[in-house]
Amino acid sequence: MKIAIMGAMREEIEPILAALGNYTIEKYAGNIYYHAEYAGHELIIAYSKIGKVFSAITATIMLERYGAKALLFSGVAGGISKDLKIGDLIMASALCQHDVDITAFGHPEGFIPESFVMIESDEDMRSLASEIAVDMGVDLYEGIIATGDQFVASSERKEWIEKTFNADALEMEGTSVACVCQNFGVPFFILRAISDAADGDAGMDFDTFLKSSAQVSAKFILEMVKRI
Ligand SMILES: Nc1ncnc2c(CN3C[C@H](CCSCCOCCO)[C@@H](O)C3)c[nH]c12
Repeated sequence: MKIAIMGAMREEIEPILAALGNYTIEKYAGNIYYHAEYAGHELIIAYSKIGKVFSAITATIMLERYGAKALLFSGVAGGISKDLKIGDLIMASALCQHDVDITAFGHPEGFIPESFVMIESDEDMRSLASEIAVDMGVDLYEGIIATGDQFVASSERKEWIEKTFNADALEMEGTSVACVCQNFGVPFFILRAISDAADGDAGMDFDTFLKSSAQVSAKFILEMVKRI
């Protein structure tokens, strides 16, 4: 099967590319797409660049131009839930956009007409991931991931997101990727390893733990590819 593996930052896909060894590359529409074979699957790998706009473009290209039949996102996130510590894995059960606001018209935060606040992720991939987590002996959390075009580095903003969306983690691309996959009817799986707590120390923690947390997520995603 043709499987897309996406990250937002170069550091999020580098551990995947390192594990694959050889691949071909193609530049297209502002991204570099890496093509490889792995565990009997054809992989298409790319990092989008940061944020909802760039990640929506890359996800669309992966499905429309390269024909991916499943999309796995591997990356890092800011932790909200007190159960999540740096390096922990969380997979999205559902995702929302915390910076969408047309409440002036009476709509709830994160709501867009003819759409929904929450996008549910693929159940089959989540149950596969749960099995893999047991086999690997790693903790895998499941929860709501909130997406917005801002690096959250304030407890006040983080607490608002938690209160408003009951979110467990936050990042800047998951919901836009989920929306693309949902619109095209392609199953998707959003996995993040915690790099910071989206609080006043977030910038420093992010710089310190980006690489190690990206590695944790990438390792798990490659196990997913083997078992899909
Ligand atoms: N607290 C937080 N708030 C929001 N998102 C996250 C994420 C998840 N990814 C990491 C990256 C951070 C964008 S800033 C990049 C810094 O560039 C450094 C070099 O210029 C973006 O792709 C979202 C981890 N912690 C977060």
